[in-house]
Amino acid sequence: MQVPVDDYLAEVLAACRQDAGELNSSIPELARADPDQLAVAVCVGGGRVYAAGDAGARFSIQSLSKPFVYALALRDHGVGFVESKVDVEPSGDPFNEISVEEESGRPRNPMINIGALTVHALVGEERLDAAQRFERVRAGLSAFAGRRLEVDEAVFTSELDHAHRNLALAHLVRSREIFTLDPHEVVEGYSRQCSLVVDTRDLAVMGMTLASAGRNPLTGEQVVSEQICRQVLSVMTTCGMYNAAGDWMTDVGIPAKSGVSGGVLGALPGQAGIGAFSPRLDAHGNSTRAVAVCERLSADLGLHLMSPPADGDTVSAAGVVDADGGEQYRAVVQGALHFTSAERMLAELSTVVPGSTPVTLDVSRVATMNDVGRRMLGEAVRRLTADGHRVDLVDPHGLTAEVDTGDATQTRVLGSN
Ligand SMILES: NC(=O)CC[C@H](N)C(=O)O
Repeated sequence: MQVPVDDYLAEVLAACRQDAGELNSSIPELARADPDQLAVAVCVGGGRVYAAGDAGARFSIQSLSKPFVYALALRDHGVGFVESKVDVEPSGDPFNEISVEEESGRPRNPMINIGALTVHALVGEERLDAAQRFERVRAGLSAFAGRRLEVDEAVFTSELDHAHRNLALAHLVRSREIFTLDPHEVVEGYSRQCSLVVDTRDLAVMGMTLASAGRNPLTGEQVVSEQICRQVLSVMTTCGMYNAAGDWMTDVGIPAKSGVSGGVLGALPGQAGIGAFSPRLDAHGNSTRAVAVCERLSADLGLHLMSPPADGDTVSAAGVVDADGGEQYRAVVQGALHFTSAERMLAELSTVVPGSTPVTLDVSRVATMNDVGRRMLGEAVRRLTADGHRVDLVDPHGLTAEVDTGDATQTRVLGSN
């Protein structure tokens, strides 16, 4: 059987071929792009990537680099230090505005140019020269993509030749001593960063790395920590689409970032990385077609972050059964065990009448459990034991190895039955 996702993506593109918008004009080289290009890619767990349209078309990463370089600065210096230099508040301003906090001069957030220039300057130790800092950025972004990314020299030169506004922004930040590097070096390094070449599949993989708590789904490399991903995704959610961030969140509801070459990158925690590309831009500098593609994907596939997740019963087949010559209470627990699902398990187990009836909890159908799920399961075993029951855990996959059952010493862990 062929997985139908590629076909579905081709249908989405067919529905999003309207030709509104204009090519970017602030970087002349970008105006040479073929305006009709259109591509989409989705990367899911296991590193499977589905794509349609001009998925092989290459373009400069531009502002899509911002969340990843922010992640690298956080990795190098920690959240506290980086936040002392760049705030995390949405600016509501266009991407190239002078958006700073009055008092400290801190750029409002790392997703607009003034913040991104500052974040670039923060990567690595201060003593690095510009080339070393850029190589650190390149290596980091390449680790997110799972392949070595190269610079488009023509885009780089074009951007640098027209970087007057970014130079002004960098000087402004330097004047407040938020960083002490030479602003020219910073703009040059940042322009190189923006000129790294990607395709739509790369965007999907990079997004999925953020969505997978920092582990690249293709290479298995842990690029940054889960905590850093949470920080980056939060800032993308509130600031990633510039002054269209509110509309984006209500319509699409996926943490995302856009860039002036026409890319949009989305990262839906635990689920998918999304890349979309088409060069024509709307008034905010977001690709008209890539935005339409993301709106459609979100609506069709139920990807909005604020929609409640599909969740089945946690406990099936609970009740007293005859087994091994006597009565026992038996419950089959299934799915992912986290706070709300484990609470449903505990509510079910609270109906077990205290006494000596043995209790069997079959967790062989539990797919995953987080720390909270583990603690709640351990607590269930402890309380059932305190109520007088012997508790057997049926756990052929060893998922409960780290469950602390305290002094419930007569608990037995059994294989499948
Ligand atoms: N929004 C963008 O993609 C802007 C990136 C571009 N390199 C700039 O600095 O202006």
